[in-house]
Amino acid sequence: MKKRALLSVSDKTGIVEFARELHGLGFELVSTGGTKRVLRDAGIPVLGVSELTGFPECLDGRVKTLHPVIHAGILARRDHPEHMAQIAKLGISTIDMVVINLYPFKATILKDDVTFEEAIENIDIGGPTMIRAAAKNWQDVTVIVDPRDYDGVLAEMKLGKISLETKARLARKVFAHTANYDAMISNWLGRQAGDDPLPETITMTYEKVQDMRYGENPHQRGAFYREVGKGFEGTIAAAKQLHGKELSYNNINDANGALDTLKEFDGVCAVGVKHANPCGVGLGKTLHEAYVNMYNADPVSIFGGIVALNERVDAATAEEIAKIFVEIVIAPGYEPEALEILCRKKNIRVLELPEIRQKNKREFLDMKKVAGGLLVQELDCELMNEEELKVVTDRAPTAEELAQLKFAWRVVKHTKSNAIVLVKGDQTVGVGPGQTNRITALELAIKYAGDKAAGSVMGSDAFFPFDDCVEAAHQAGITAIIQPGGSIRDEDSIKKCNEYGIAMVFTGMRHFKH
Ligand SMILES: NC(=O)c1ncn([C@@H]2O[C@H](COP(=O)(O)O)[C@@H](O)[C@H]2O)c1NC=O
Repeated sequence: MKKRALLSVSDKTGIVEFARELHGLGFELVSTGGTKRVLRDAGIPVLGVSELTGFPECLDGRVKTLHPVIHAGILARRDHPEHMAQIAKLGISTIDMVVINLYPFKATILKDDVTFEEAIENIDIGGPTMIRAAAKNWQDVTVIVDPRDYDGVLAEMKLGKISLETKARLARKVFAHTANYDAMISNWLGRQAGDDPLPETITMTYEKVQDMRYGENPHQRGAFYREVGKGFEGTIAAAKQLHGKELSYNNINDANGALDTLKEFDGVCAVGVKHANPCGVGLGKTLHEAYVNMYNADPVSIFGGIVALNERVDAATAEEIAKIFVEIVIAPGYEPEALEILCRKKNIRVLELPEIRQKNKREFLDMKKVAGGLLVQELDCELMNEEELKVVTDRAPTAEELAQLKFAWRVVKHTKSNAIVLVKGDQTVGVGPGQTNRITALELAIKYAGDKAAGSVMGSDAFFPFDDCVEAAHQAGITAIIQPGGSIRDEDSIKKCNEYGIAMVFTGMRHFKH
């Protein structure tokens, strides 16, 4: 008896060539409306599904293949005499190969002008039903959902038969594919309806952008995945690499941190990051000025770091960057001369991200894998509530101090806790990240700042449990402090500030980051 293949594809790439080969190998071909037309136009003999089922496609294509003749033909177990007897009695022939790809739901929802109705119509029903059936009966039915598998399958057929390993692999691919497809649908519908972003169960779908040479360390494997079906403009996932070696796992993590910090600033800004912490942030009237301020903030740490800039890079800035080794430069664009200067350096990775100023969306969520589970929270998209900003000391900060305090606050938010950031003028002068106590974070920041500590202002990501930080600040010549407040010993710190004439403001908002 002739083998039978059912072909029903939305993405018609390669289908004519594949069908022609199947026909040549003696297969009888059966197809749904559009696929059948394409094959017939190419002169390939093909039977319509309706001719097999004796039932017309109806409801605008909502029902085409949903028929027992199709599903029994796929699902009958060839090693079960009863199954075979039953389908024979019903006049149903077996289907030995199913070649399907689904309605393009992802491409549809990514369209700017997509309507709800259009998205719903692009939810495939018949396709997943058939491929799941075929994958369940994988030993008897070969199922192909990806045009990239056509050649491999043909090659095996020409050698005699499709191996069980291949059939099993293709079947597993089906269940990954339908799980992805359904996750995409449920996430999109949930977002349209404004469902709780922290639901009872989380089903996410990410697609691989690239394998990494390794993960955080050379003995760990790593890869980068991108969210599916969501806009990711302005994120590291949308960056275009213009020059340099492949991005590493740590590059992506660090660049992500640099972008997060950069997005806090509306003015011209340069951010330097090392090990996911800002090591320097500079502001300026020009990008060159901002870069130089960032560089001078900590000329030691920026070596081998990540530089994120929120303006198109000019030649003068590129010359400055090229003086040292940095792993990555990421910016909205580059003047041709600037790009040429940077590209002269073999080891620098140059990334372009036109929407670099686009703010992060809360719905991106922040996730952290812990052994055996997943911590999920909204992204920290708040900075502070300006109305709640409270001067708690006798002396209020001057306008200049206040501007610098807000600058420090923007940076300390993106520094690992416990974090202290010192700012003077248009640059950070000392960043004390990731300490297990606050006083050491401050001591570290003061050490980094050196002579520049005197006359600087301080941001702290969380409250002061004791007044020791105020004492140390005074010793270093720090003139003003911004912190959330909320300690039971706030009064001690306030008292000490008043004693030393330090101005202190409370934001009422904490920014732990771990
Ligand atoms: N409703 C059905 O019975 C049905 N059967 C197959 N499809 C899909 O129809 C598409 C192919 O359609 P056409 O051959 O008409 O271009 C494929 O993506 C296939 O997955 C169906 N469509 C959607 O549910």
